[in-house]
Amino acid sequence: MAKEILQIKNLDKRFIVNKQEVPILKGINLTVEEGEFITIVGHSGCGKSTLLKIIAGLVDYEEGEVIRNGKKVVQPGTDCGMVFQEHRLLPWLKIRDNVGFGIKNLDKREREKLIEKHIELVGLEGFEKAYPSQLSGGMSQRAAIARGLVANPSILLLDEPFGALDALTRIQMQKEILRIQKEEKTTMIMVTHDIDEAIYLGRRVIVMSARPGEIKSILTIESSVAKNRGGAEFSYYKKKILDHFFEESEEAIEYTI
Ligand SMILES: Nc1ncnc2c1ncn2[C@@H]1O[C@H](COP(=O)(O)OP(=O)(O)OP(=O)(O)O)[C@@H](O)[C@H]1O
Repeated sequence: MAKEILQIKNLDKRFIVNKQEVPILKGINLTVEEGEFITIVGHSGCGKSTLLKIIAGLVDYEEGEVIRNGKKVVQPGTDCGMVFQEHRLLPWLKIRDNVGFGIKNLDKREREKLIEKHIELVGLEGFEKAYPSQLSGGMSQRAAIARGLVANPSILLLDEPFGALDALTRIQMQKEILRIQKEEKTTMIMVTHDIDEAIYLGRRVIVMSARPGEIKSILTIESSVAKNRGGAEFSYYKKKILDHFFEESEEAIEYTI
């Protein structure tokens, strides 16, 4: 059995808004094995980003336990990288310096080797000296992925990383992230609003309920099913996820796939 890289046990998260406690996440239990690709879908505001931030150690939590690489998460660490919907590259730094931003403490030669390796990994060779404003949206996200992976984290968290890209670039980036994951063997956990993307990438898809976010269902997707976006089995999982979403609506919603 593969190593358990992440364990979330009975996690509850509340935020204080206008002096009132608002429950955001409730009773989250999840175990992730090394090398898995997990996708998370759910209604807007159900706490998906908050869950990723808790895993990253960027946000604390009230109850339960989050264990990453055998240690209770209390702060961010180099074993966990993160990529956001906006690339968050520093506009005054060249791409190579943006990619290497998190490994400044390394010896210069080692740092340069890692930067070069990761620029190559995401297919940005030739753009090392470009500034973020000179890159397209897809290229900027490639740079953000390289930055997220440069310290060789065992987990990469991706918060809607392709949400701002056009449909074609998005599909291309989905293929790329699968290739990168295969090459690097990094455990990846991605939040997405795109159900096709969730099924295509995630070998397990976590479906969350509306706020307070609870895990409603976990679907295991065979890679043969995921590859065939036009296939009947792909549509079956898509319908299953949509049914989970809409069973919470008061009004019946009709849809076709
Ligand atoms: N720092 C904060 N203080 C107070 N409330 C917050 C804070 N961060 C998030 N929230 C609230 O927590 C809830 C969940 O936010 P979160 O961003 O995790 O949702 P989400 O599922 O990722 O949403 P979306 O899909 O729209 O991006 C929202 O109601 C949001 O307003």
